[in-house]
Amino acid sequence: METTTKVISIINQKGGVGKTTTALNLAYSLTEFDKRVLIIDLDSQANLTDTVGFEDEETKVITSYELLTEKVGFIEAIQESKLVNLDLIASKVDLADVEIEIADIIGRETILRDSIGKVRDQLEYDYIIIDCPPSLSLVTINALSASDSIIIPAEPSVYSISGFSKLLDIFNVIQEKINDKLAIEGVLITRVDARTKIAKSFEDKLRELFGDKIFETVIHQNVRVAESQEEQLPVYLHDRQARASQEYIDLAKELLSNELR
Ligand SMILES: Nc1ncnc2c1ncn2[C@@H]1O[C@H](COP(=O)(O)OP(=O)(O)OP(=O)(O)O)[C@@H](O)[C@H]1O
Ligand SMILES: [Mg+2]
Repeated sequence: METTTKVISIINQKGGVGKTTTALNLAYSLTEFDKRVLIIDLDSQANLTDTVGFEDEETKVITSYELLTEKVGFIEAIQESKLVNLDLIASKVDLADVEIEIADIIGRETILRDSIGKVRDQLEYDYIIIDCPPSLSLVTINALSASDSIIIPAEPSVYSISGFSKLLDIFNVIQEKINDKLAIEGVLITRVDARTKIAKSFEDKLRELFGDKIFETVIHQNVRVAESQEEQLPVYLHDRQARASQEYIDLAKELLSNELR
């Protein structure tokens, strides 16, 4: 039977807001609900690849760089991760050169979408989660063009609001010109300090921009997250009692229940 695969990009051009942490831990949490998940690492920093990929450099030879420069097809770029029900399209530093290499190609905005489209009926994933780089580059545009929806991790500070209008501008252009089914899954408030209340001005502004497209689940700043990254594991496998572990499970639950609405 053919699986319907939902593609979700984790996007915010602001650095360090928890994109990679969310991509990994949401993907992992979905596997706890028996979902099969593919992660695509589209960041040349390759943090995610380092966490779930294999140490062996050999397995990193085919990455999202080869995929976006059309040297390989989608299936060829997939490798197993060290976790069950979780596969990976890895990244490496070469990805930084993609922008220049594909700049003059016709259809450069939809290379990823086209490569998925060719094999969509062969894919047995419930979800494809894309970890975007901290920029609104051609690579990010490829992610948006290929996605059904986006999750926007955001830190609860008024400074984080300033980038949203640019992000929404790009979102609207892609939706209008390339991918009319693109939707906002939700804004995810991350790295919340347990000792301070989220500022009302921040919440008001978020509601103004995103209405009810804000996840009820928030992710708190939690030292177990940093520890789990040191150990190269999802936080749940490092300490399942940790607050962030439960919160990422809640996020997966919320995502799954949104789909039933
Ligand atoms: N809930 C959390 N609790 C504690 N630390 C966190 C949490 N979420 C993220 N971090 C830490 O914050 C840093 C940035 O997180 P992450 O790499 O996920 O952000 P990013 O948005 O992917 O960054 P970049 O834009 O550079 O790709 C990392 O060191 C990560 O360990
Ligand atoms: Mg990242």
